[in-house]
Amino acid sequence: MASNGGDPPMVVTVTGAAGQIAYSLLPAICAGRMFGPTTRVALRLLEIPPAMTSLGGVVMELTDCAWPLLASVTATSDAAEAFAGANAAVLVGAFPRGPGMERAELLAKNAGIFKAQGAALDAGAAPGCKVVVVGNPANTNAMILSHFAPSIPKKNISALTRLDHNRAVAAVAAAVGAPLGDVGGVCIWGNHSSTQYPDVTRATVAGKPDVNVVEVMGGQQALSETFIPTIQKRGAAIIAARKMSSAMSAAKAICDHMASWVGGSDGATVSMGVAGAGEYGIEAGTFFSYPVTCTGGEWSIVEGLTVDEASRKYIDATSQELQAERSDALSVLSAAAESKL
Ligand SMILES: NC(=O)C1=CN([C@@H]2O[C@H](COP(=O)(O)OP(=O)(O)OC[C@H]3O[C@@H](n4cnc5c(N)ncnc54)[C@H](O)[C@@H]3O)[C@@H](O)[C@H]2O)C=CC1
Ligand SMILES: O=C([O-])CC(=O)C(=O)O
Repeated sequence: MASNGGDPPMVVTVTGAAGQIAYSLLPAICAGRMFGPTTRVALRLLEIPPAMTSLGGVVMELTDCAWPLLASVTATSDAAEAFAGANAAVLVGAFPRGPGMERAELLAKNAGIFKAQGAALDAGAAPGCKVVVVGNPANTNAMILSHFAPSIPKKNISALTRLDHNRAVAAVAAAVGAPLGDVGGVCIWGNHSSTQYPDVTRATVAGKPDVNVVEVMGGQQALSETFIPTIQKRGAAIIAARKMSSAMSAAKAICDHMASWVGGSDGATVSMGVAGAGEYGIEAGTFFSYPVTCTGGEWSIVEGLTVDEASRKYIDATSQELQAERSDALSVLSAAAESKL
C-alpha cells in the first residue's frame, strides 16, 4: 500500500463521528487498518450540533491515544469544512434502525442527509476522493449522494456491503472447517438489505479443489432455508441481541472496503455496492453490490460469471427492491430533484 511518509497527510472525512460505529472505526483508521501502516491521516470529523460535546470527548481520546499516524483532527458541524479537500470520505452519520424495522424505513429520515452531504462533497472534495456510504439504506443513499455530487465520478462513490460479504465468508469458513483466508469466490449481490443475495455457488477453499462448498453446506435447499436468510437477517439478529445495530463488525468492514479499494484486493473477489454499466442485466447506474476485484485504486466488476436459475431469482428480487427504493427516494426528495434522479 502507498506510503505518504513525507507527503501531506491524507484528508479523511468521517461523518457521524460521535456515534457507535465511529467509536470503533476511528482507532482502526489511526492504526493504519484503512490506508496502511505508513500513511498519515488528517481526520475531519462531522457531527450535528447536539453531538458536538460528545464528539469533543472522542477527540480527547484520539489525542490521548498518541497515534503516530494521526497528523491532525478537526471536529466540526459544518459540512463544508468537513469535506474541504477530502481524499476519502466515510459517510456513517445517519439514523440507525431499531428492532423490527427494515433499513428502507430509514429513507425518509436519512435521504436529506445524503442530499446535503452530496452537495458539500461536490463543492469541496479533492479530485479523486473515494466515498463509501455506510448510513442506511446504504445503496439508495449512495445514489442520492451521487446525484447531488455531479462532479464526483460515479466510480468514486460506493455503498458498504463488505459487512455482508465478511459475514458470508465467516459462515462458509465455519461450515467447511477452513481458515477464513482460505475461502474465496463468495460474493454479495444487490441491496444491503434483507433481499441481498449472498452467493456461495462459486465458493472455493484454497488447497482443497475437491471441496464443493454448496454440497458441504447441505445443497441448494439448505442454502435457501438456512444460510441465505441467516446472512440476509444478520443485522436484525444483532439488533435483537444488542438493542443496537452492529458497530465493531461494521467498522472492520469499512476498513476492509477502503483497504481493498485503495490498496488492491490481490486478485481476490470482494463485494462493493457500485454503479455498474448494466452488467448481469442490472439497470445501469444502480448502486448494486457486485463481485469486484480492485487494483490500482479502481474496482472492476467480475464479468462472465455463470448465474444459475436460483441465483437469478435472488438477483432479480434484490434489483426490484432497489428500483422500489429509488421510487421512494424520489417521493422523499424535492420535486426539483425528482425529475433527474
Ligand atoms: N452499510 C452497513 O453495512 C451498515 C450500516 N449501518 C448504518 O450506519 C449508520 C450509523 O450507525 P451507528 O453509528 O450505529 O449510529 P449512531 O446513532 O450510533 O451514530 C450515528 C451518528 O450520526 C450522527 N449524525 C446524524 N445526522 C448527521 C449528519 N447530518 N451529519 C453528521 N452526523 C450525523 C448522529 O449524531 C450520531 O452520532 C446507521 O444508518 C446504520 O443503520 C450500520 C451497520 C452496518
Ligand atoms: O442491520 C442494521 O440496521 C445495521 C446494518 O446495516 C447491519 O448490521 O448490517
